[in-house]
Amino acid sequence: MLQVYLVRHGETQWNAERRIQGQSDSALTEKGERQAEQVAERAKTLGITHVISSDLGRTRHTAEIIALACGVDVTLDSRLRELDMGVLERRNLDTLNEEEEGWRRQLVNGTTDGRIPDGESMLEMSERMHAALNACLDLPSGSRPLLVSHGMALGCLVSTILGLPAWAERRLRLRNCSISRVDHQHSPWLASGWVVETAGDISHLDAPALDELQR
Ligand SMILES: O=C(O)[C@H](O)COP(=O)(O)O
Repeated sequence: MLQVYLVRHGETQWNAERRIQGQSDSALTEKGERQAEQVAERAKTLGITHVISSDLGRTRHTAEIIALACGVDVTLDSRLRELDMGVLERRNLDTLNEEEEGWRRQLVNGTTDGRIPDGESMLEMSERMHAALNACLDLPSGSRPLLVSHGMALGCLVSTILGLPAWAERRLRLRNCSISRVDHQHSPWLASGWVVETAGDISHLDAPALDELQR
């Protein structure tokens, strides 16, 4: 059975400032680097054979720390990027007007093609995240990959594996450097295909990892 570990990157400057990142980028904070080192220590115990990361800076930096600890290289995959948040990228969450908040609500209220202007829909993100996850099935037998991605992207992936709609991801808090695990199984009794073994484990972190929506 293929086990795939999912890690959200360490805290960034804009996470701490409550600024929307999307496919824009900001550096890891000192706390974020410490989180990456702690998740790397846990990853060393998991038998990781591949580290595959979103190509954005915050995920690459986190992935490099994990890969070094596990003695493997980093492979980049842009399909693992965060949701493209269009015209709201770089904006502070607390400065959005009612219309702009309405655009964000569209993402999570079931509007099928809801998107922020110039941005991506949750369905489009879900399709690319599942494509990146399914690519792990082509790795050599016995592989145990670890994917480094983003809060909404991983929340959408885990939610849809559970059979929830892509926009349900706001009901699942995947904090900075949390570890989730999904397994691919063939079972006549249980659900065949991907199943969620763990979601949002932060027991390896020595300080509370705050979700940027909870300050
Ligand atoms: O700011 C964003 O785009 C998301 O809310 C969180 O994205 P991140 O997981 O890349 O920090």
